[in-house]
Amino acid sequence: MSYAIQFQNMSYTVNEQSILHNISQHIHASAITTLIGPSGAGKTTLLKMCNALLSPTAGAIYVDGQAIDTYTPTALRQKVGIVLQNAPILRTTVYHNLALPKHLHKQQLTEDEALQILEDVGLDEALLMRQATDLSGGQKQKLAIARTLLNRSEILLLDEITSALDPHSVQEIEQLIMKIRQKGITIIWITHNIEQAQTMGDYIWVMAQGQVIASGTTSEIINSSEPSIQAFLLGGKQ
Ligand SMILES: Nc1ncnc2c1ncn2[C@@H]1O[C@H](COP(=O)(O)OP(=O)(O)OP(=O)(O)O)[C@@H](O)[C@H]1O
Repeated sequence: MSYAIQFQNMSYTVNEQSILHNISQHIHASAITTLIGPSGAGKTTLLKMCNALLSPTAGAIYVDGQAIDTYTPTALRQKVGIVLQNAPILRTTVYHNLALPKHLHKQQLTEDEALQILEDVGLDEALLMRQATDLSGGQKQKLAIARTLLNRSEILLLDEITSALDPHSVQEIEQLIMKIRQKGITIIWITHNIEQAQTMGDYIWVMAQGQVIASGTTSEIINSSEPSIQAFLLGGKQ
């Protein structure tokens, strides 16, 4: 069993306030791990640790067995992609939004590559030269995922990417994420939707007050008899 990310006694403190506390856990490679827990539990902070948008104040993180602080920022951001709830979309064409990451590395995105990635994420090729800001919410999220996939990331971090979408778009994004998982990409997914965690995730971490209070396979967590976990699962159903 290989681990994509390992946290070793990892803590994060800001102004003497403990945001993450002594986390020692691992993320299984080529699987979906969902992070659930009440608002303020530390889920987004933990996700940001995984691509060094934030750094631990104690302990260590290993990505693919290598200490995270030994990667160059470019190498790490290539290996670990992130998609946020309202992913930033540039006020330009879909093509230019897709081309941006390569452009930053002084490389060109060919039209064929752009059309292929649109097909991969289920966006119509006719959208290529459309203004990206005119796309629907679901299309914008697919565009953000496509932009990250162009980096050939091995690990994908998803922060509530479906919470602002209509049910049909949610379903489309869920199918897309399953397709990406089948390619062997490791996915860490924050969701407030317990049913989504249950149907989509291989593993679940339950977070509360800066700690991972339970982790295991989805069925282990869903069937847990631990009262605090059951209380959260029942209260968190949407
Ligand atoms: N830079 C910071 N300074 C002070 N407090 C912070 C900082 N960053 C995060 N926090 C606090 O840390 C806690 C965890 O925040 P975080 O956004 O990680 O939670 P979350 O579980 O993702 O919540 P939500 O589900 O609402 O998005 C919150 O109480 C937040 O206010």
